[in-house]
Amino acid sequence: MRAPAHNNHRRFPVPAFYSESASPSFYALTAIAAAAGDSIALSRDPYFVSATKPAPERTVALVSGGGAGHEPMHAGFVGRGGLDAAVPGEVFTSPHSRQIFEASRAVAKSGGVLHIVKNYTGDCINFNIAAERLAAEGIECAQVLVDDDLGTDAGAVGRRGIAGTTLVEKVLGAAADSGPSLAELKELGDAVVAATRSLSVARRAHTSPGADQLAFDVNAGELEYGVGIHGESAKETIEQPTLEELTQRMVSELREALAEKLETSAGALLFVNGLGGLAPLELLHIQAAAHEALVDAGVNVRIAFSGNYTTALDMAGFSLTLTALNEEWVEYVCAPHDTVALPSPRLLPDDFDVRAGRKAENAGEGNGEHEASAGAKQASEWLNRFVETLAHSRAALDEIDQKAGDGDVGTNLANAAKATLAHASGADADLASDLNSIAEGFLNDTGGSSGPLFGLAFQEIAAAAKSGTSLVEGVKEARAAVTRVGGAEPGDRTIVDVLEAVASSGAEDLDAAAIAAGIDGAESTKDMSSGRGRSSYLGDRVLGTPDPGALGMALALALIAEGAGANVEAERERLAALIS
Ligand SMILES: Nc1ncnc2c1ncn2[C@@H]1O[C@H](COP(=O)(O)OP(=O)(O)OP(=O)(O)O)[C@@H](O)[C@H]1O
Repeated sequence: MRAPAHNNHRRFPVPAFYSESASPSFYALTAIAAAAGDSIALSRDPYFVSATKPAPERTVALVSGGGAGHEPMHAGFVGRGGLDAAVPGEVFTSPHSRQIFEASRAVAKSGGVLHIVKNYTGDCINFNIAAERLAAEGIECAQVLVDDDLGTDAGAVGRRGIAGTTLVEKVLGAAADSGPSLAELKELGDAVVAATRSLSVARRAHTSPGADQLAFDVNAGELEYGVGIHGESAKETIEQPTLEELTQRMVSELREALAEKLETSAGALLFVNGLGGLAPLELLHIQAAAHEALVDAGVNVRIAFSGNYTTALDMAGFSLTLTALNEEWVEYVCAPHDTVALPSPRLLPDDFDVRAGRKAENAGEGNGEHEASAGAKQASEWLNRFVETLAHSRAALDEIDQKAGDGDVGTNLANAAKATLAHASGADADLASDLNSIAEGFLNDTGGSSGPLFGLAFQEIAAAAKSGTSLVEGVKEARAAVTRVGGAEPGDRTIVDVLEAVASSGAEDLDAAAIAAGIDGAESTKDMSSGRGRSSYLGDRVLGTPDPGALGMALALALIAEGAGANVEAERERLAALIS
């Protein structure tokens, strides 16, 4: 029995942006028709979309359809180089046979109609009835049944049709444009299906239009393995492995299922399909990891792409589709098309190196954290303490920034501090050299706003340390430099409030009194609404929370004061209470 969810996703009301006065399925069809301009037409009774400018050589019409909730499939795949018509049902419900029949009859060509059907009982029934009605009218009709889902290999009703359908429709769409017969297209479609397998996982179920809870529970840290694109959960629940372990397992099962085909293939196609709830960045990571797993297993990956094509509403999951290619299919997969949403994959160059991204990380060619750890040099005790203290404050500053900004100030400062180690001048470096290293790390290796602005400030303080003038003079220069570049004035809820407080404190050196003034400056920002940075978009919501950048600057100045020999223990304690 499934364990009760402890992440309680289902208890929360589900926010949704569906119109309550329109069918989710048909309203979406209008939007797809609008996006296609005049290349597809929308029919209302019954509902379907059809291509208005099919290739003149096409002699067989391609018709597909199925329940809504999988957008952009199938309506987004209608147009030249794709389907002739798409017939949507309601959410996760097959279209009715009259829709399929009328759509097919409307687009039928001299060579007949080819139905592309995902293997689900309702879809099969309705497409089969429509085919009989077409035959009765003398319209020749054949069917390609897509059953690529390895997650249902052992079921009595056969494998389900999932993301592989996108690929089958892309290949048949390109092939049909040059005029092959119905029998030839069916043979091609069946061959692509036989050489294609997919496997899906999800870490969160979808929410249906109008529902107030997720469709099923997935405990935090677990994955549904072999999940479908409808409401049902998978047969297996697994502990979430690393991305590399997960893709290796999935790739190995897909390879095993296609072992014979792969042996004689012209390489493989990898397609990562988002189920609707993953970030594009996440899908790209999955694609890179699966591609690596395939290359590691000796598979010649000729085409690799990812995107949301066969979705399951907003399910947080993905499927991997593997196809054992032949040369003819490569051309079809990469052929141009005029549809709103079919993929446009490209052939990989022979020398493509899928590990290039990892190499950059390991060789220190990337940015931020990786670079610093790769190129770190020996540093003084004080510089190491500086880096560690900012690393230690990372989570607390991020949390404060979550309330009053974009949640990453702690991470940005910790990464910037770590980057200074690549510029360290050795274990015996004096404070002036260390401050210089810090300035370089923050200025040269850190993007965003806080990194360079902090760097600018440290550069001025380093110059003061080097010339032997008071560090408070350096802080005054820092305040001027930060305002010059960033435009913030005191009262804008930024690091300027700290620098100004120290600069105008009357302290002659960076001592306990100066640091206390700086902390006052940081604390005073809790009564300010923001004039600069990401928090400026939050209006009065930030009131009551101090500016995390200002707290970070107060902390950095306290560390510098310590490095210069001041006793600021009490001030550090006060800061620790504020940054907690
Ligand atoms: N114009 C500015 N002048 C002085 N300090 C600033 C300015 N803008 C932002 N800051 C300081 O930097 C901190 C972080 O700001 P913000 O969150 O905008 O940048 P970030 O997260 O470092 O980078 P990004 O610009 O990518 O978001 C703020 O808390 C504030 O103290």
